Amino acid sequence: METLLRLEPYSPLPFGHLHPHPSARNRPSFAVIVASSPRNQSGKKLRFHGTNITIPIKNQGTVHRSVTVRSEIAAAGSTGDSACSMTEFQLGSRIRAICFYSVTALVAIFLFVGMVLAHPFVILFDRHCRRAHHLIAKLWATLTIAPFYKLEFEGMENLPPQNMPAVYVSNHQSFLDVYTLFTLGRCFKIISKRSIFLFPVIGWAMLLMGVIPLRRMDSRSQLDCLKRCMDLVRKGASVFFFPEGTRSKDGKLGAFKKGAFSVAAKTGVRVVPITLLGTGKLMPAGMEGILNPGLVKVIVHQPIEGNDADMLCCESRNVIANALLVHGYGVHGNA
Ligand SMILES: CCCCCCCCCCCCCCCC(=O)OC[C@@H](O)COP(=O)(O)O
Repeated sequence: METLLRLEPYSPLPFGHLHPHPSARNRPSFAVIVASSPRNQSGKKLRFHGTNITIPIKNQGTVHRSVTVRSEIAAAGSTGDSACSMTEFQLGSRIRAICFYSVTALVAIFLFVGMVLAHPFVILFDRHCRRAHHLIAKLWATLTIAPFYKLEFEGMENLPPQNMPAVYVSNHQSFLDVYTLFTLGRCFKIISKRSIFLFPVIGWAMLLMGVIPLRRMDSRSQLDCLKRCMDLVRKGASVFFFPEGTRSKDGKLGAFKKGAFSVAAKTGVRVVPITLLGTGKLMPAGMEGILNPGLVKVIVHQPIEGNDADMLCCESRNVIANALLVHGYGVHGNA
């Protein structure tokens, strides 16, 4: 016998609560639970099958049942009132993601030709900042984003002029963050994990742009990366860090690593904190196969100056955390 139950977000379960994915918060959404035939289950173990979660659940009497939470449905969110309309919503998000990747690949292929042609001049005349390449990256990001989501900016007056070196930092929720940041048109060198360099065309473009590779678990690579950043900043270029080091898995702001701030403290340049709102709802971390519709907001905060890396780290995180809290997002630890 199969039973369909409907649970609102945070509905109580025998062992806790059903938490919707961060992308589903603030939206009318629910998870469909299919209670399958009675089974002999013991313990309260959760088993994940792709996007489904199998939960052993104890019935009123002595019978145990196994329930399957279609977590991706809750994750995508829906305004519909039936399982059918939610599936349509999901299908729309998947199709949107396929179109997004097609557009970004197509645009990248065309623009990459321009990047290759410009490269000898960039190396000769603008080796450190590589403005022409960043202009191409801005075009790539703008053309990719335009058909899929709206961008709203706040605090653009806080952006330092193009020729003023700075350390830019922001929260990191989604693969879409990089696109969103490129639309700012600032020539910052992004610090990137090495595996992204393996993407065809994108990886090659990253090499031409001078994106700085980092093996996150390798302390020698971390040291090399910081030295390279300081060198670049002293030569007039800017650098960009995601100080959380990884995308937030639960949508909440994580702890900040200090690297970015020691670069700023040692070189005496300013830190520009940026808050990105909404990218994690559109394409949550680990769900790169979907692209929900919506709005992304970018807040550029006032630059922070100082020669104490701890203070710069703490202040930058506070500023970003406060902006996230004001807009209804979560933050780990204290803001
Ligand atoms: C030819 C058209 C122009 C093409 C320009 C391509 C430039 C692409 C630059 C991509 C830079 C990516 C930087 C990502 C920074 C980074 O490495 O952050 C980590 C996360 O993300 C993923 O970490 P995780 O959540 O742990 O998987």
